Amino acid sequence: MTWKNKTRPNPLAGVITSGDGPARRAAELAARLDVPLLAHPPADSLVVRVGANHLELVHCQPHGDLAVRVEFVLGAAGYRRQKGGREMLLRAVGARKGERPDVLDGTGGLGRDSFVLAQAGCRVQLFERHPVLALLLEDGLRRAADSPETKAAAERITLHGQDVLEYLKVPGPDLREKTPVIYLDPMYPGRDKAAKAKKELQLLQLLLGDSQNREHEEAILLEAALQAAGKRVVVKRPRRGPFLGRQKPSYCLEGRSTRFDIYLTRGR
Ligand SMILES: C[S@@+](CC[C@H](N)C(=O)[O-])C[C@H]1O[C@@H](n2cnc3c(N)ncnc32)[C@H](O)[C@@H]1O
Repeated sequence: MTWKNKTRPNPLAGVITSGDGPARRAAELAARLDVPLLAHPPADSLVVRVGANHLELVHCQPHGDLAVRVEFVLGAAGYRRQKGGREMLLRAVGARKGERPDVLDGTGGLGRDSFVLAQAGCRVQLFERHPVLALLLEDGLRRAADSPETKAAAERITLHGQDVLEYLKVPGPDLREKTPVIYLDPMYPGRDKAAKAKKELQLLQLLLGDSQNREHEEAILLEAALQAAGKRVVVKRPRRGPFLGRQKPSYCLEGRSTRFDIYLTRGR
């Protein structure tokens, strides 16, 4: 799980502990991510912070750190769980009364959408190619598996710290059967208006950067998903955003700020 992008320097300065975080674990993670273990973060740097019970990605700034972690138990995730939320996502993947399709989430990020699906009863194959985000997801899933309210959902998710294209491009006669529904939510700059979400997005953008070939890469990802999905591909977009790869979907579901584009693939 090391930095593979040869065209862009690794934006991660290193790993630190929060004071009460276990030093041995920090050293292990620094080795795994191939970055230094730091006593103090340099000014204006991006680091992974190891706490007593969780990992965070932190942008260390003079006027206060900005931190993000994968959280399925507390805060907004807990609220969403109690309120049942995100029905539109469930409808988009084809969930109906008594029917919960298996979903391959090809763009894991902070795992929020995957967790909503798993909480509703779907089994989810979760792919995230960035080593830091894969690590944060692993950490969030471990904590969710330790909590009685979220244990069952966490156990429905299988995390793959790899590029989903590597998986989708290996031809196999049963791939379509194994992956009836593929869900994609590629990064779309400036899509979320809420202040906290905006800050988190900024942090992720610092980590992930913006590819010169974004549109081309997205088109390849959609095409691979269309070839592999047995029933449908679902793409999350900003409400007024362009179609991924300029491909018109079979139909759309529109919310206030988000749109789900659904491509039916059976019989393609
Ligand atoms: C906008 S985020 C997804 C947010 C996610 N839906 C959530 O609920 O937190 C997009 C993520 O997809 C990942 N990604 C993009 N292309 C990928 C690929 N080919 N394979 C695996 N992960 C990919 C990026 O690293 C990024 O973390």
